[in-house]
Amino acid sequence: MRRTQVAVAVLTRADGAFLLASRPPGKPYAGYWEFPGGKVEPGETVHTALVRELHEELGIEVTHATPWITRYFDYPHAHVTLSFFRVSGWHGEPHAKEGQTLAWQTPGTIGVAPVLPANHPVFAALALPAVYGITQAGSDPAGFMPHLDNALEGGLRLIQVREKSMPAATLEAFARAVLARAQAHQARVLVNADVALVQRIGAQGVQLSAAQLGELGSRPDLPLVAASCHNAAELDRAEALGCDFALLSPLLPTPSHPGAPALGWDNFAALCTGRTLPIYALGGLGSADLDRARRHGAHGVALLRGAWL
Ligand SMILES: Nc1nc2c([nH]c(=O)n2[C@H]2C[C@H](O)[C@@H](COP(=O)(O)OP(=O)(O)OP(=O)(O)O)O2)c(=O)[nH]1
Ligand SMILES: [Mg+2]
Repeated sequence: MRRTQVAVAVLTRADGAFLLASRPPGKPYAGYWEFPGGKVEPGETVHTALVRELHEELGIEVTHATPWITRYFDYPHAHVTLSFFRVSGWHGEPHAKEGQTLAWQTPGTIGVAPVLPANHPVFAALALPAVYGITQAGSDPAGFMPHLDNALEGGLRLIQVREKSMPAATLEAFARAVLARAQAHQARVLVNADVALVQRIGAQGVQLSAAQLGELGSRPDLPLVAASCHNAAELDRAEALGCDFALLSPLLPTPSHPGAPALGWDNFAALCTGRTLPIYALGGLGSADLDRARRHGAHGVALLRGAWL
């Protein structure tokens, strides 16, 4: 089947707002809202097409674009492969050069309708923050709380409770305490591996282990389901199960998993290419590595020690 390759831009301002445009009259789905972009022409790379389309449609010169997710969608008029980029640097003020209407949107609250049907999951992905903090309370849950409060004050909005050595009763009390503090900041909490615990305490989601990915027949019925992956087969499984995002690790050698072979940047980038899932890079990273991770196809970075400084 012939697929139409499309370069799509999530043009994002420093305040987090991103740009949508309404499709001009005369095109399929005229009046529907979309991200700026368009079809890749013969001889172009997807990135070259992106730069050209944003010049033609918005009159801007792209200076910083990083590859993000890919979506595959079958319309009556075309089977499209949508390669999304995040564009965070450009020269010029975006203006409608092709009769479109432009509207800046805040992640989490889309104020225009209707949007192109292929794009619905994209808005949920955009509402996932850049940093995912994984708890490191160890044997001192009370001592961890000030670090959690600091991180929430500093803007952390996505947390995984992962405490492999905590006794069950302590873990449940700890997870409830993390959730209460997180909710005061509109932050979302996932719990490692334990779907029943997530449901008992009313957390937002579960972080499935790679082993669980292989065992589960269907997606657990929770708002957020994430997967811990280490290779292409596990990412395939996470996509097939309908997960919302994945962790891919270990990117670099890390003290928490001594001796585990690290993927390295090139393998990491290759594994991210063409994925529908947003992927957080995990292993040996700090928050300063966010841009580098994004240049290699990551949605964001997952941090253990680095989230709680
Ligand atoms: N630009 C864009 N296209 C999208 C999005 N979502 C989505 O399903 N598509 C589909 C709609 C179209 O079938 C295809 C893009 O084709 P297009 O008609 O906009 O292409 P173009 O800008 O090169 O326009 P043209 O020169 O062919 O008139 O991708 C999106 O968010 N942005
Ligand atoms: Mg277009």
